[in-house]
Amino acid sequence: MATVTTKTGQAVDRLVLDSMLRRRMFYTPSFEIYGGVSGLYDYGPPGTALIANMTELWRKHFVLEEDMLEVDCTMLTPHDILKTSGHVDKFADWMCKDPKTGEIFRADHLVEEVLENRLKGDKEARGQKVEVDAEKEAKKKKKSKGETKAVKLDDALVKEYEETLAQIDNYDGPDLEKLIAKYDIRNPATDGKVEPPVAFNLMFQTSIGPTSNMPGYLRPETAQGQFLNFQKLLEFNQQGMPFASASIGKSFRNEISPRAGLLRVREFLMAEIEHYVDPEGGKKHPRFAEVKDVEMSLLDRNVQLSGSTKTTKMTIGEAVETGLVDNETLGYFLARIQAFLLKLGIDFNKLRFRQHMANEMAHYAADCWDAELQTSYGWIECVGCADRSAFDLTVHKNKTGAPLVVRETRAEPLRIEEWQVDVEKKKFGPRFKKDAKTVENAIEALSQELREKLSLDLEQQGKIEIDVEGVGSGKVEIEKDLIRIEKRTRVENVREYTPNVIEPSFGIGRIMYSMIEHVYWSRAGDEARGVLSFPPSIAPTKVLLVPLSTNAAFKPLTQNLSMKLRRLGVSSRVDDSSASIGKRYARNDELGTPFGITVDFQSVKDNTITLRDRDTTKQVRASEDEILQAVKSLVDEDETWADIVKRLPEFTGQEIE
Ligand SMILES: Nc1ncnc2c1ncn2[C@@H]1O[C@H](COP(=O)(O)OP(=O)(O)OP(=O)(O)O)[C@@H](O)[C@H]1O
Repeated sequence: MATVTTKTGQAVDRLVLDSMLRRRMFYTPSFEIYGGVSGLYDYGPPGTALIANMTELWRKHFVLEEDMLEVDCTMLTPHDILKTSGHVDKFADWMCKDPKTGEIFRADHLVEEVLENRLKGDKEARGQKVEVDAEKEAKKKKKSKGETKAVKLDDALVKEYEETLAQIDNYDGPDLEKLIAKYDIRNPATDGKVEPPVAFNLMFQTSIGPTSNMPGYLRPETAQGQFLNFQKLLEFNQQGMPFASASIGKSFRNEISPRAGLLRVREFLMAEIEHYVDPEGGKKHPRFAEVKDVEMSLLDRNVQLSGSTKTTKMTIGEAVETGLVDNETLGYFLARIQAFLLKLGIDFNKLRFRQHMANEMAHYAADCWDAELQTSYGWIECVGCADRSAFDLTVHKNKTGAPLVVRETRAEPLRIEEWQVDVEKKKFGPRFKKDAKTVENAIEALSQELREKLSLDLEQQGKIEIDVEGVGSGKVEIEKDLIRIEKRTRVENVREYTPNVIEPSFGIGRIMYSMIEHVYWSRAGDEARGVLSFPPSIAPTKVLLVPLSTNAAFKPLTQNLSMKLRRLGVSSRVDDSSASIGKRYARNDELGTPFGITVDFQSVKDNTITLRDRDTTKQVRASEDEILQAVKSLVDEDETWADIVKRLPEFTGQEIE
């Protein structure tokens, strides 16, 4: 069985937690009565409230704290934008098919699953304790013979498998094909051979408008909308640099075979930041000093390449100083990401930052780290943080000619010797017609090196040939009378540059599920008494109001309390069912409600009420005003429960418990 290691160190079958979450309607498969669709889930009331509280905290922690410019861009995206960004050609995973059963696998996940199973089998054969994933085993059994076999492997092979697994994200399609052949990887359910991996683009295609003239996609990330608004945002920010834009919204990915619950879905909420920084001057961050002493667990790429997954604990200051983390801005955001995750209740010991390996990283990225959380599914990437260099703004600028750049007045004018190109506009239009602008843009983008070479061609051959994507065969000839290329001196008073982008990218649903595993435990070790210890600020409901019994005398009191809490902006729910107090509290432990207010006969007499803390089950008793004030400060996290018990009298009366 796959086990969740709870907050208290107990191993609980994941199915127990899963069924609790579904029973309490944190989430539910979409379209379930029609049989459901894998990778699509709906959130119920507590799940929705949790997501809303997480995004509110995210806004406070990042947008508000750093004066970010939040935008809300469309999810429907025309083809051209995603072609330019590289998604149409490259946003793909490798899949392979079992030709006999028609089953489709994500190639890296298949290799991972088979090798992990063989390593488990080896451990079993060596008499070592192994953890078995109950769901996977059950599915496999239903289908056929593919259980983990207790087969002892050669020591050298064990090492090879471990090394392969440590860098599984580093392999592309041809690498995976080689691994599948080398290790004879087969369909785990049938033992059938699989076909070589082919690339599968993860974007959902659609067409915009009734004519199908404009192909488009549902966006796979929120980033592109932010980049396309760069110029306007810079203006909005009065040309001030550095600055960041931010966005929270749905993204869509047609995942090949989503089998890990909320962790891999086809429609999910992303929260992304694009922080624009001057590439000159080492990408310093003005607030780096505030975070430099923050300790983090880092898994660097060289360690992974050596086949290990051992993390190193060091401060982010040290990591940047030694060059392990490329620059201060990237380091600053890694530390801020960690602070955000800890505020959510993530367990520091189940959090690591893993550096991308060279092949895993997009070719343009300077450095990239993922915040990974340990769950019953293994270590899961929940936040990506990449230094995307100037790639995105540059490609969109080159494609459209829009000045996605920063212009700064220089303190000292700069004299630059350079190759300049002039085009004969009057002749250019008639010669290239509708393509004239595209050809001009391509000329504009020519490097100095190429300009120098082309000036020679022009002199010697009377014409030049340049690459222009999307025009004719992709090569365009330009004759001498249309163009002039000369070396000249230019005095530059204004510095123009394309900012680099540091991008922290959060999958809210993934973080939510992992966080649930981290805050989950069961009272007195009894699996039937699950508790979710959400921090008060993100708990779906903050206060449970429980009248001692269904006696009518309590109703006005609970109604009044409900109204007062609403006025304080604190969410509450009344449970006046006839279930025992203990049962009602147990229900709310499962919902993660941090506080409970009980109204009893004494309340009717003297207007005092009790306040119960979910985690300790301890209670205090005081006047209504004092309790409401305590609740407010607990929910705002100005005070902790330990502070409250110091100043309000403890209540141990029997009628309540
Ligand atoms: N299918 C998905 N379901 C839920 N969240 C996702 C999914 N894909 C990505 N995310 C979230 O979006 C964040 C940023 O996306 P990114 O493109 O870096 O992920 P990725 O590297 O493609 O993820 P993976 O390798 O797991 O497919 C991830 O850290 C994750 O939290």
